[in-house]
Amino acid sequence: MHDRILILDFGSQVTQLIARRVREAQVYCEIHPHDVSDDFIREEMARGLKGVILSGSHASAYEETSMRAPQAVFDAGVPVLGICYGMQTMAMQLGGKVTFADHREFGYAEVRAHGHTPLFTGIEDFTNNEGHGMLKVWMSHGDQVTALPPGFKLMASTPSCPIAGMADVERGYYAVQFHPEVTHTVRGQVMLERFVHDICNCGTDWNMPDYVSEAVEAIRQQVGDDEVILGLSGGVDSSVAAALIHKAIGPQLTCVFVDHGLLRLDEGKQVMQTFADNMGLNIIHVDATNEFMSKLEGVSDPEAKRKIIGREFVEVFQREAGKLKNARWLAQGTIYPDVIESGGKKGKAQTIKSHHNVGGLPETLNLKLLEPLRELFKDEVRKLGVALGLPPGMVYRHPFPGPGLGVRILGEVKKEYADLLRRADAIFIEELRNFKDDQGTSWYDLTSQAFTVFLPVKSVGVMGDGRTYDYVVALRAVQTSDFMTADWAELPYALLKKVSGRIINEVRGINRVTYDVSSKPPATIEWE
Ligand SMILES: Nc1ncnc2c1ncn2[C@@H]1O[C@H](COP(=O)(O)OP(=O)(O)OP(=O)(O)O)[C@@H](O)[C@H]1O
Ligand SMILES: O=c1[nH]c(=O)c2[nH+]cn([C@@H]3O[C@H](COP(=O)(O)O)[C@@H](O)[C@H]3O)c2[nH]1
Ligand SMILES: NC(=O)CC[C@H](N)C(=O)O
Ligand SMILES: [Mg+2]
Repeated sequence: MHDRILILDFGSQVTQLIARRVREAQVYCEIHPHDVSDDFIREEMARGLKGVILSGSHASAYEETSMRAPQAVFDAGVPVLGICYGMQTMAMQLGGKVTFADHREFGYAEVRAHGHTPLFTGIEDFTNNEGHGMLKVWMSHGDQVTALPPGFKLMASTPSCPIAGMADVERGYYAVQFHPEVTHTVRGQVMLERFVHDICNCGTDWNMPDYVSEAVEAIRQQVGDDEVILGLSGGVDSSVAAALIHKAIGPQLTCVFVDHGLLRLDEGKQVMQTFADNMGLNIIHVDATNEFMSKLEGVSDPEAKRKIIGREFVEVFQREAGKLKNARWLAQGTIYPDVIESGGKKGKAQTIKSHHNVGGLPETLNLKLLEPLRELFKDEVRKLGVALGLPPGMVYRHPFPGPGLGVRILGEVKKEYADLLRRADAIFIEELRNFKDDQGTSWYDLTSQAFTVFLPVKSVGVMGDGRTYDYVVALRAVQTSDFMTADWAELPYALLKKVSGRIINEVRGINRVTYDVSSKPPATIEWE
């Protein structure tokens, strides 16, 4: 039996990151909706529950109808950590006060610690100078705790948020207004480790090789003698899913690679070569360009485009499944950000965009879904890929979204736009690979994802003494470890200059190149 942490989800966009960090600390955890019953909490106790974490939320805790943690959580005798909304509901439930704040805080904040607390042990840059250091954290709130519940002591503050952390060490209740789970909170991982290891006393018994053998066993159990169709894009997720499922059921797996006319330059050829040659998988290559492009004609709303693409994908998968004897399952490389950003099933998160493989799936799917990576983050998927022995070039590729250029051409998708974009994008990626930093690492490897976006607007230019009136593209390059939050990459000017010069000179029809300097949040990585 694993020691376990329970995460109660109030619908934050980053709840799964808490799970990811806890698992990184080698502790098993599960996420459940905030409204599980008191009985459920008692059953969890019997299964080895060691602590509970309450997530953030878009809701406001001072409203009467607000979501609450089950009372059993506070009666269970295990430590509880509240994060953001989790802190606010903890305050409300235990007799403190919450109101909306005069100064909302979104982004970086500097937090000051008050006194020593087990949650901050070992965070030298925070607790040096007798517990009065400053720490960079990431905040995202408009409400705040204004009165501590009885028994609680002040643990941290910022100039505009006097109660940014509180604790009742005796009862094991801890709460922070900032988000230790996002990488932008310096030392956030250490705080979560202090919580699960020191405060909850969890051992370290959860790791990737265990995950592989448990996942392989689970897939065998689930699938039995059936056949499985897997949507293979050549991207990281579906490649790792293919390797994992292949390990579990071998020849019962058939992969389908769909060309929807919105792939990058030469992508189709490359994928077929890599997979059929190197991995020994059964692969079917389907050219569905005409189907996809004709269904997208005249459609410019991003969500509508995503849903059409999702539906067309499934139609192709179902058609191919029909050609096999015994195909009952559709496998996809769906990972957690796809799920949570589409309005996660377990929580009550808001829909940001329907990822084609989740929110875009039709209700009439006549295959059962097999998604072994559904609970994992990208960096965990990469670790899994390495554990499965996949080549580094495959494991460390930049992700490419399933709807492809369909969400990188703003508004209506046209073949003319896709052809221009493909050429501009190939130049950008080529130069990212060519340009190196002082250590010799390419800018492709220094960024997490980079691509070009097509803007269907025209601007005036002058070339060869003549007037041009042509399209605009935007370059996008971000750095992130989990794709839930991201910074725009500070690419060298020389690189931007080279790319811009080449695109405008080589791609007739584009006369202006811009660089996107928005981070996520408040922007997203893709433009649609
Ligand atoms: N062209 C395609 N052909 C077949 N299946 C696809 C295609 N594009 C996407 N899919 C399916 O949709 C899933 C989600 O796509 P997504 O882009 O998130 O993952 P990926 O392509 O496997 O990895 P990466 O995120 O690294 O690009 C894929 O795992 C795959 O199952
Ligand atoms: O397979 C996919 N199907 C989709 O519909 C989709 N939409 C976004 N993405 C990828 O997800 C990551 C986060 O993107 P956003 O910040 O734009 O939401 C980035 O890596 C995006 O490229 C998708 N991947
Ligand atoms: N991220 C959060 O949990 C925010 C909680 C609450 N909605 C606030 O604005 O303060
Ligand atoms: Mg992809």
